[in-house]
Amino acid sequence: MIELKDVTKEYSKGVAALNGVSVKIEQGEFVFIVGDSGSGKSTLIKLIMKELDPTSGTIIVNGQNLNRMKHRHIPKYRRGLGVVFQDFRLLKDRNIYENIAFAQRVVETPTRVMKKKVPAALSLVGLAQKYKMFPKELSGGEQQRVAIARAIVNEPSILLADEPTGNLDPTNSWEIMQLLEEANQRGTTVLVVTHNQEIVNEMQKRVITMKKGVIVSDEKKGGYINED
Ligand SMILES: Nc1ncnc2c1ncn2[C@@H]1O[C@H](COP(=O)(O)OP(=O)(O)OP(=O)(O)O)[C@@H](O)[C@H]1O
Repeated sequence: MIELKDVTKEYSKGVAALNGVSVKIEQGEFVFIVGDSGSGKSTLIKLIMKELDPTSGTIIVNGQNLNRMKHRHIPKYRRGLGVVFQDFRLLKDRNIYENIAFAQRVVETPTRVMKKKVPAALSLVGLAQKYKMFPKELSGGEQQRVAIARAIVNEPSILLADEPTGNLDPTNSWEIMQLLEEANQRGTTVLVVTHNQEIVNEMQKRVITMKKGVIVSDEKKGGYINED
């Protein structure tokens, strides 16, 4: 479960990127976070990753109060999260297998386990055959699928995706959303920040809309609220 209680984040004094946000996301939910540019969506994701600390308020993830987490426990905490970004963030000088194995080596997974888990993750995203290729030899959609394989290989309880389809065409965007939905069906909590109105409207998931650092709507089966 992810819970924010009255969370404020100021990057500079007096200017709140998030302003008193309270929200609860249960294990196994699929949630879209939408809102204008600058409304605080990425800040919210970074706070959950503990890449940022709130100026005030409390964040609890899977029973852990992030404010109280010791510095040395942060890497282990982050390994329990799968993260996907708009720009894929693959290692350019490593092949696809290595890109995913890297996430495993960090957690000191034995090679024999890795040899099963990496191809399994690649199969889930439909890229089992391309494990020897390098990122630049893949299309954008394929690169994002590798990023998803990397995010799910450790079977995280939470998957955070910040604009995962921002660089993709509609067909690839739908494929990525389907993979996120499949991860959700396996029990992972999925949070997706997106500007893609069509996808949000079609999928009928919980939709949290942000504006100027506050949550202005939270719909159980919502659509994209366009206020412009
Ligand atoms: N590192 C930073 N230093 C100072 N201000 C920042 C920083 N990062 C974000 N902000 C400010 O905080 C506010 C919220 O930014 P955030 O990136 O969370 O918005 P967003 O909703 O994700 O926007 P977008 O849809 O454009 O990605 C903005 O006003 C932004 O300028």
